[in-house]
Amino acid sequence: MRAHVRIIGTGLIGTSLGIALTNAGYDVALDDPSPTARWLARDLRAGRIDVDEAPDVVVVAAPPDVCGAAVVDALTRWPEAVVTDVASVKEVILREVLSSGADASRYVGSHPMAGRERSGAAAARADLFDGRAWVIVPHDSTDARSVQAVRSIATDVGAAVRTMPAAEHDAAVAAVSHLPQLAASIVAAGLRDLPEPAVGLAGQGLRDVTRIAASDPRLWTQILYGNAPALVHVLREVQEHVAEVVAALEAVAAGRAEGALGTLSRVLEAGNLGHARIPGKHGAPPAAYEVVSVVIPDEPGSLARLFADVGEAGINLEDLQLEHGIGQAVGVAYLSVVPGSVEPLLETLAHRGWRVHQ
Ligand SMILES: NC(=O)C1=CN([C@@H]2O[C@H](COP(=O)(O)OP(=O)(O)OC[C@H]3O[C@@H](n4cnc5c(N)ncnc54)[C@H](O)[C@@H]3O)[C@@H](O)[C@H]2O)C=CC1
Ligand SMILES: O=C(O)C(=O)Cc1ccc(O)cc1
Repeated sequence: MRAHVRIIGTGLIGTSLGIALTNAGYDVALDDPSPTARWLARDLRAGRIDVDEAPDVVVVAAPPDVCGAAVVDALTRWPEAVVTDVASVKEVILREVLSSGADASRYVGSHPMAGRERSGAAAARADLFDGRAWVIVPHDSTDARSVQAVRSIATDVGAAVRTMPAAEHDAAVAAVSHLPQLAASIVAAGLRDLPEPAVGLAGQGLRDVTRIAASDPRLWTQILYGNAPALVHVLREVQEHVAEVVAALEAVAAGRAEGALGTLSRVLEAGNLGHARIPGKHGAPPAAYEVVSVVIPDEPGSLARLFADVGEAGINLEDLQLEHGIGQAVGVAYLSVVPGSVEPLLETLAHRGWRVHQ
């Protein structure tokens, strides 16, 4: 029989988890101080509300600054239950739990590396965790049963489990999640006062780099606050790189170009190397897909026709991006496929009248 899981905090992550666990056959109870959040999560089929039975596992999916207190409360209220939280920072919460005097052997921190730039139950997705990493963060007194219970939840919603200590987790997410959020926010902030004609030139590059700038500032303020030491470390490195680029460009602007091109090229090439290390789904090695661009007329049914033609050619689409400038009569679809499919795809689409480019 599947475990009875109580989810405390039914926003984006709690509701997504509730839906995924319900679909996997778990009995899910939902709790949130906000009645609207509870009701919405229930209506989205994330679980039952107003449940009093003792859970086997409690998942705290509340904002980071209240997670520690909510974990301690759950450990005390349900003396048999395993308790985890999904907060984006782990050391501050672990410290709070250990210093509370509650039975910390039943606590194991965790962190699904999956989310969205929107908050709240309305943004929940049943497949949010599918193929994503889910970090489990045991500590010295965590018992094996607790680790196993959280591991089952993560794998049953399709995530790939990684295990690491809290400090290692916080250092890693500073680099792969918190710095990217700050970078996106800082780049997007620069657009606020840009004249309209300049903003109007924005293309896919800017969209790619700033997607997560739309994230919830209240949540992210807490995340950055909770991971200050690790973030300072990665930001100091960024500061050094930025200073190096500024110095090179200042030299060019002052007519002293020698050495500057080398510096710029080194920074950009280092970016290529780092980008190539980003893993694909299920932690697979970076996928070496190739991109075919297809011009799409701005008329009803164009995309459906394109998908039908790709499907008829028996080609699997690995990824898809659309670019569509406002007021333009055409857009471009970027189709990612494995290298072996590029030629047949180009041939099929050209044969069916599409304007294609590699
Ligand atoms: N948003 C994201 O992309 C990701 C977020 N996380 C973590 O998941 C947790 C939840 O984040 P989201 O679902 O995005 O936030 P959210 O804002 O969508 O939902 C948070 C929910 O917690 C409730 N809440 C507030 N105070 C509470 C308390 N004292 N006890 C119980 N519930 C309380 C709120 O009413 C709200 O429904 C955070 O700790 C965050 O760090 C982890 C991975 C990704
Ligand atoms: O939107 C994305 O691409 C994310 O990666 C979201 C995310 C946000 C916060 C986390 O702690 C983990 C993942």
